[in-house]
Amino acid sequence: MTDPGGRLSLQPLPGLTVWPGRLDGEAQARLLADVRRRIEQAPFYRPVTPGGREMSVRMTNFGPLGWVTDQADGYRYQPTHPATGAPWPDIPRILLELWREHADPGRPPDACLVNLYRGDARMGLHQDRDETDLTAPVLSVSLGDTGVFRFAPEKGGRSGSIRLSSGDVLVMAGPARLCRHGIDRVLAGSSRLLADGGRLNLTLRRAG
Ligand SMILES: O=C(O)CCC(=O)C(=O)O
Ligand SMILES: [Fe+2]
Repeated sequence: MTDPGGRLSLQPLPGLTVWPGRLDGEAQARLLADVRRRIEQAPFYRPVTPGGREMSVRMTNFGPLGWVTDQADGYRYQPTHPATGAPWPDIPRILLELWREHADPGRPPDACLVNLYRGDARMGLHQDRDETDLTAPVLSVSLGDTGVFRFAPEKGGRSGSIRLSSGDVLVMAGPARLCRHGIDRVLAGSSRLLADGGRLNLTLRRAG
């Protein structure tokens, strides 16, 4: 499919749209520099599930609210970094522009979760449902090594998978807002964008 901007997109489920290569190499490098600057203030940490298990993905956040989890208080959004206590850095402008174009210009995001997948890190099938308004879309950008993204309809049915490469943008909206999804694995060495390898995923949401 092509969108009004003439851009190629794929729709593996109704409401689940991917724009392959939406960010070119130069835009990816600029976004990565924006991310690196913010990570100096808000370092990655290892989240712990409500069940007490360390997640394999490392996380940090940008924006007024950040998604966090620990054993004591479970999944939630909060305005400060759990290790440093500092407010999260702001959301890079290039991400806000992608949101305006591909998600919902009338309802800006207030949270950007940053996931870092290194080695065998993966993310099990889940729904994004910790947000107050579950009708606002979710938009994510992939940087670095390719991730194998698994998706399935909200209420059962067969799952499928697609590869998300560096620069790809994905939106879950409407009938796919609550689709089940996760990252089966990351293909090591598939990109040279991150000097130390691995995959970064930046997810914009309207949380509060
Ligand atoms: O890394 C990804 O592409 C998906 C991340 C995700 O689903 C999440 O953080 O909720
Ligand atoms: Fe998710």
